[in-house]
Formats: sequence, structure tokens, C-alpha cells
Amino acid sequence: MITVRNLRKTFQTPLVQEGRFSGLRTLFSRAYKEKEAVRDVSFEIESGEFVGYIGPNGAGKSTTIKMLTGILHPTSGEVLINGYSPQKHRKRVVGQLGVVFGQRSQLWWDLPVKDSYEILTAMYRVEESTSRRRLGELTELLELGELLDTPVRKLSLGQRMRADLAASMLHDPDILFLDEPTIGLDVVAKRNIRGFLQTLNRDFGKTILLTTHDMDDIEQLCQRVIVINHGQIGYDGTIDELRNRIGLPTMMKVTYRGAVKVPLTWELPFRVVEQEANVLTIACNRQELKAMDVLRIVSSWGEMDDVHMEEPEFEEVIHGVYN
Ligand SMILES: Nc1ncnc2c1ncn2[C@@H]1O[C@H](COP(=O)(O)OP(=O)(O)OP(=O)(O)O)[C@@H](O)[C@H]1O
Repeated sequence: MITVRNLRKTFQTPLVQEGRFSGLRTLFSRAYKEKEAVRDVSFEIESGEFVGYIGPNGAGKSTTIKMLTGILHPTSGEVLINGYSPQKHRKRVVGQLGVVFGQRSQLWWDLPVKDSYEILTAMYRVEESTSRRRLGELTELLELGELLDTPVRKLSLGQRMRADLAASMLHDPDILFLDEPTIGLDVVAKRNIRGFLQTLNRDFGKTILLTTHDMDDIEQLCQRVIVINHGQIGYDGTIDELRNRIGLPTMMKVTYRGAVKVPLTWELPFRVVEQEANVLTIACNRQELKAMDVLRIVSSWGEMDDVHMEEPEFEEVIHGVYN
């Protein structure tokens, strides 16, 4: 279980001095400006949850993850991973965490992948037979086969990400923190990574906190989403509740066999957005009105041939939350 209580992080950066010898004067100046990257963030994540942690650029996501993993110390507030602070009980907590930063590899650049794995399993003190069995399983799940003998610098981005994911799982942690694990990947590589993460969560019960700008990642993988904006939590709940809260309309396209006669009235419980010959586009709020009720009304306007419904894109919903 992950507990985050009133977490804050304020960075201090030297104020840049103007004028002559500005570089030197900045170096020796005691003037700082403060940046509140994370302000009063609290949440709890139960074992086995798959949670998306999303927000616009600079919202405070990476800073939060760095405090959850113990890399950064909070200015105030606390983090507990299965009851222990990653800052105070680093050794104990590190064994329970797997971490992947998509922008940076934890593997040794010039070494073949399997040599990095050997170093990591030794660092985590994983017993040899256990590590061999686990690497076998990970090699199969992530199709690492021929990559194991290749130096990391020669891997494609997708291959490197798979190798990094395996590295984060070598000590079989219960909890995974993933910061943009699909960044820059093509659709096939993304699908592979998502499949692997789904297996980890569903079949092996791993708790996963995922940060990404890819809303398909979130929609396909996460049961719950936490939105952070300007360092504060703006939403914490299911994707469906989020859709409801933003209340974007469902669009219905109704095609008629022949002529269609829209009555001249303002009292419709939905909006007729457009009429093009025998095709009507209708916007309705599905929280207030069932599709069947809409159809009952529009079927009296002509002989219906086809109906097509389009739920609002998750990207649009998120755009609504960020703004
Ligand atoms: N070491 C640092 N020193 C000073 N300011 C920092 C530092 N690290 C982050 N910040 C600032 O804190 C804010 C939050 O940054 P953070 O990297 O957590 O955002 P993010 O949500 O992960 O953004 P992105 O989606 O762009 O990766 C930003 O304004 C950033 O410039």
C-alpha cells in the first residue's frame, strides 16, 4: 500500500543576476527564487491497483514519483510504502519498488543487457537460481531473447524500454513506478509494453503507478486516474466518473431512408447540431438522457436507416480537466 500525506516539494534556484560579471555574481549570490513543484498532495493506493498519474507539462508528476521512490526528500509531508518511508528506510523500501524512467535508462550503456542484469541482481542480492528463473520468465514475456547479448547503446528505443522494464522486475518488487514508459514508441512497441503491464497487474497482482502523456495508455490500463495540475490534485477517481464530471456530449449521427422533418421547437431534450440532407447530428448528455429516449423521438421524424454513436474522446475529456 502507498500512502502520501500532505506532500510538498519546493525547489530553490539561484536568482540570475543581471549586468557585468552576472555569471560570477549569480554563483556567489544568496538570492533564491522558490518553485512550489508539489503542494499538499495526498492519496492512498491499495495493493493491486493500476493508477494513472497524469497532468500537463510541469504539473509535478516526476517530482512526486521521485519523492515516492526516495530519490528526492519532501519539503514537508510524508510518503509510506507498505508502512515505511522511502527516505528513512531506504534499503527496506528499495527492495519492494521497481522504477522505470522512460527518458533515462538504468542499464549500463556499453554493456550487453545481460551483464547489466547480473550487476542488478547482485545489487539486490537475488539468489542465483531465483534470478535465473525470473530472467527466463521475463525474457519470454518481453521477448528479450536476442537482445540479451546486445550492448544497450545498440538497442532501438522500444527494445531498450523492454530491457529496462525487465531490469525493474528482476528483484520481483510488489510496486512499480513508471514515468513515461511508452514515450516515443511506435504503436506496436506501445502495444507490447501495455500487454506486459497488464499481465503484471492482472496475473501477478503488482501495484502500478503510471505517469504518461499518452491517454490511450491510461484508458486501456488504468482503473483509476489521479490528475495533478500546478502541483495540486485536481481529480482522483475512475475514468467513467471523470467523463461524467466533464459532461462532454455524446454525438449521435442518425441517417434516414428518405426525407427527415425536424420539428420547429426549442423543447427538445437534446441539441440538433447539424442537418445535412437526410443525416442528422445530435448532441446529447447521456447522464441526463438514455440513447433509447433520443431514438424514440427522432424515429418519429422520418424512416430511420442507421444510427452511429460517438462517445467523447478521452483526450478531449482530459483537455477539459487540464483547462
Ligand atoms: N531540480 C529542480 N529545480 C528547480 N525546479 C524544478 C526541479 N525539478 C522540477 N522543477 C520544476 O518543478 C515543476 C514540476 O516539474 P516536474 O518535472 O515534476 O513536472 P512533470 O509534471 O513531471 O512535467 P513533464 O510532464 O513536463 O515531465 C516544474 O515547473 C519544473 O520546472
